[in-house]
Amino acid sequence: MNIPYTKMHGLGNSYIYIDGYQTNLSESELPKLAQAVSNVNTGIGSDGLILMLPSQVADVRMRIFNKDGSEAMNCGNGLRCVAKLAYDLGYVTKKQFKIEAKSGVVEAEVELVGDAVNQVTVDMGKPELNRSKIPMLTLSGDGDEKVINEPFLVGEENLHVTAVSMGNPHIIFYVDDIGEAPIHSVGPKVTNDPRFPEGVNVEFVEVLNQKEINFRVWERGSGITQACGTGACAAVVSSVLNNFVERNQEVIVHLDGGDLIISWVHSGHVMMKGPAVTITKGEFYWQGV
Ligand SMILES: N[C@@H](CCC[C@H](N)C(=O)O)C(=O)O
Repeated sequence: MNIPYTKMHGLGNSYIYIDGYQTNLSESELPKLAQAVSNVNTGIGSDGLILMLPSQVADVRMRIFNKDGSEAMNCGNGLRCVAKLAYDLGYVTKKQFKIEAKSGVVEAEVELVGDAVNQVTVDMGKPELNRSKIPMLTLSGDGDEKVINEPFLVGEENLHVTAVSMGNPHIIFYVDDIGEAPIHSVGPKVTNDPRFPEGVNVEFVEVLNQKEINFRVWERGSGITQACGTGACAAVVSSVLNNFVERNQEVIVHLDGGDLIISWVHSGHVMMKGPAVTITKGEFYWQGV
């Protein structure tokens, strides 16, 4: 069967988007389809698969599958791209509307250049900081305190981490120079560490000043990506908790693929603003599972 798709990216974090208003896929084939389309040699090449679907509780719904076929609860770059796709295709006609993700409903606002969406701001909701909600285990089991700059052993190395959930789990390591961040060694080791029963997205942050940070990520289920929207939000929350940046101000997060503007505002919500870009449209030949 030929499946129509749109390839889109948010700062180089690319997914194959399938319009679930038009195309019906069975639940059991989604993980394998995500692996197939993501493969750069035998598929299209992407960080995973995103379905845009009708919603019972919001204006549109997003489901995200990582490159390895695992389903995630949330995706910041995906939310901005789904907002663009839904608006550009006319499934929503308001500039402010709601998107349902597995982690909950968020509010998006699109900005146009001509007729097409260019920038999207998403109210990402409140971060979850308690250990049991990340979820992250202690050596002795469970706990419900916040994890801020906590000693964390990786192999022989004593590092420190801060943990934040933006609907999906993130841990942040601070480094002096982002170019020297041990992403290739620490990323794959920590993402499946038993202290994280659901795995974790692993982020490295270099604080440049009170309004700017550098950021790199090893994503759970996808590996190194050019950008991670939920990760950038988690990094700003973590940087406020560690007194590196101020609450309620815009922080520029420099990712490998470009910049996001993030603020953790007084209401407790995290606001994310950045681009959403269509790369190409086509049809993917899918033999099924
Ligand atoms: N790239 C995404 C996050 C995708 C999901 C993540 N790998 C997970 O498993 O939680 C983003 O932009 O937030």
